[in-house]
Amino acid sequence: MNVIEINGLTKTYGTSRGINNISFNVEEGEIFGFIGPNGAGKSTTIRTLLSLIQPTGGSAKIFGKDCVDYAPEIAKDVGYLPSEVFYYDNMKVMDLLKYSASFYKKDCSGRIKELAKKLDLDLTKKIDDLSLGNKKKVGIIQGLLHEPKLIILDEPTSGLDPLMQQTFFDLLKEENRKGATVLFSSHILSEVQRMCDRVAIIKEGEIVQVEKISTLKENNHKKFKIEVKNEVEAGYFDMPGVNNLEVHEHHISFLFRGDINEVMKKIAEIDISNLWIEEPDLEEIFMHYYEKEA
Ligand SMILES: Nc1ncnc2c1ncn2[C@@H]1O[C@H](COP(=O)(O)OP(=O)(O)OP(=O)(O)O)[C@@H](O)[C@H]1O
Repeated sequence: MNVIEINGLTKTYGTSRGINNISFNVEEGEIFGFIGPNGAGKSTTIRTLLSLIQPTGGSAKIFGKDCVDYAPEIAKDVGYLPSEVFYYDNMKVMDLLKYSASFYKKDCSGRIKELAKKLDLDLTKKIDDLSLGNKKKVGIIQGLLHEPKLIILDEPTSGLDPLMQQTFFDLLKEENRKGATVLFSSHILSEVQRMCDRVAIIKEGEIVQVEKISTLKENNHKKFKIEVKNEVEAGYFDMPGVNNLEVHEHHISFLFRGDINEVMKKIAEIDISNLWIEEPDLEEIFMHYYEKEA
């Protein structure tokens, strides 16, 4: 079952582009990455899904219901962490969270304490006295306190130190194991690679690819590093499918896509002392993709 269905969604801001004809689905139980550089349209898509802004074209459904027509009903089961959080500084953290919980007609006090403990957040402090990272934690608890079926996170890790990012990821994975679906927007590829099952890549307001992380890695280049006993001429590995060829004395490296036997035959004809064949990380795939499409 699809928890999110986006169909030709378009949002223009006057004459300026927001998103153009976006379509993708997020299945129940997935951790789905939404990745692209700054200004690509991630926040616009998310804000349209949440009916914080109205689409100028197309439509989207959450839990099978139209996002515009059923916005209040959908909101009960969605947890949202915006990319930037703003609060009334004078409030105490606990009071703010109790206020947020009051929208959901269920007792969330135990859950608030449990999340605060996990994230190491002092509920008795005033918002004003919190660091940026601690304010972010308040936002995380706000997003999760009602145990939503769908968690939507817009650049969630900014402001969190690496240790806290790990705690946060563990928390998300736990929610996911309990059944929550997660839409995770980011421009940081390594965290999407670590967290997500599938990913939609957005560029200049349009989706350029929707793919499983594993397929994205498999179908792309392999990274070859070869140490040769005797120097080979620079063009030896210059063949179809080879990119980024670098030859430095006894060390050769390149990216390859195609029939791996062809490379292995070339390697078998020379005297090597070592060989590494590696999966490129998502960062390398992504850079290549963007260069290719540019
Ligand atoms: N309120 C607005 N008025 C006019 N243009 C806007 C507005 N909000 C966003 N845009 C434009 O829409 C495009 C997409 O922006 P959006 O914020 O959705 O991107 P993003 O991928 O979330 O990037 P970032 O990570 O920088 O927020 C950009 O070109 C941006 O300038």
